[in-house]
Amino acid sequence: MSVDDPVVSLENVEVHFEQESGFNPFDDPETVRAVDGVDLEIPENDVVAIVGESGSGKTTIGKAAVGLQKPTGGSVKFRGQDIWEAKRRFSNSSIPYDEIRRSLQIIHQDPGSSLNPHRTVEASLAEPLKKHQADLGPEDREARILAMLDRVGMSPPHDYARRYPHQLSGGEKQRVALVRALLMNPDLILADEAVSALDVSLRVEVMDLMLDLQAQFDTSFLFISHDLSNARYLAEHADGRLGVMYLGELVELGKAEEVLRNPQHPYTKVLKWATPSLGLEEGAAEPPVREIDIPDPIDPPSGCRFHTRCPYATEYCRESTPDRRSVGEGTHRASCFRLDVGSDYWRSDPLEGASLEADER
Ligand SMILES: Nc1ncnc2c1ncn2[C@@H]1O[C@H](COP(=O)(O)OP(=O)(O)OP(=O)(O)O)[C@@H](O)[C@H]1O
Repeated sequence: MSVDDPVVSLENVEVHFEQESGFNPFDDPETVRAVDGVDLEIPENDVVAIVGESGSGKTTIGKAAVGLQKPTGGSVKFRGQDIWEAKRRFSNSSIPYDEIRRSLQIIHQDPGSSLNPHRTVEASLAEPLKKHQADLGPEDREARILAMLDRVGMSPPHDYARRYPHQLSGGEKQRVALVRALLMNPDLILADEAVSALDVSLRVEVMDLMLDLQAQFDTSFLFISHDLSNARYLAEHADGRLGVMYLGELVELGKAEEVLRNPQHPYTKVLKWATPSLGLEEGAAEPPVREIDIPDPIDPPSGCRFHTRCPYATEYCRESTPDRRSVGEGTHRASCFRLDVGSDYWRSDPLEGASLEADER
């Protein structure tokens, strides 16, 4: 472990699930390729927002990043220590697993589900503190809880501390979930669709609170959303990165502002087209795809997984898998043959309905 190690690094991470294939229990199980070949580093004080359609593997990659989902391939490290080796209590583990668990926190889409309906807010918040900061006395514990409730705008904190979950609004429950995560003094918080269930008017408020807390506590955030406008709001305000998932792969990643201004993966262009509220430019009337339907992650397309829908796909895209390539000088990367002027892609025949011409449809 070194101070320069990223908080979390994912290397070639793969998560495949076996599921029963149908009505016949004797059939071989099918493999859902939820995540394939994902590389991602999250340094300290960093914000990454991941977007993608439902089923693209966002939740799975988020859970893998915070050690809640074991990868079936590749590695997930916390400050250089393999999380799953630490969990198996390898004698040479440089960071104890409990320390890793404390450092990687999660806030869910439905904050109510993580609060015990029979316990007051204070009792729910005291529980993890007792476990991870056993040296704190009851008075210090209470003082810390009240100060943090106040910090997230739940004022007067004594009043909120005594309430039960059913006495809180959705936004207040999400604030309690944030407090619970922050009380652990985490290095990374996974916020999985954390604002999706809130009223539109409340979303910006809760995202502003996250941004404020992120800056104050220097906590890194991995924010997951199916909604590009929310992901953009959070990532751009934090000067963070935006990642785009498609059928289990991270197809584009870079500074949010740069990815949206100059998207390179044709799928990122589709997401941008589908989110007119971004107000980035006049969109075309038709979506920039040949096929609307998303293929099944049980049997993803060969080669580039987007080739069945891509308006620029050629035979080569059907056969070969593109590597992630740099776009310009910065950290912006995308997986598309079109970024390589020397690629055989350019000499290959377009698939039916596709064209090599970049006619920004
Ligand atoms: N425990 C599991 N067992 C079997 N399949 C799973 C499991 N968890 C996820 N999957 C499958 O893996 C794929 C990716 O799921 P995941 O929840 O990561 O996607 P997502 O992008 O977060 O979607 P959503 O926004 O709908 O939650 C889906 O096809 C899903 O059905």
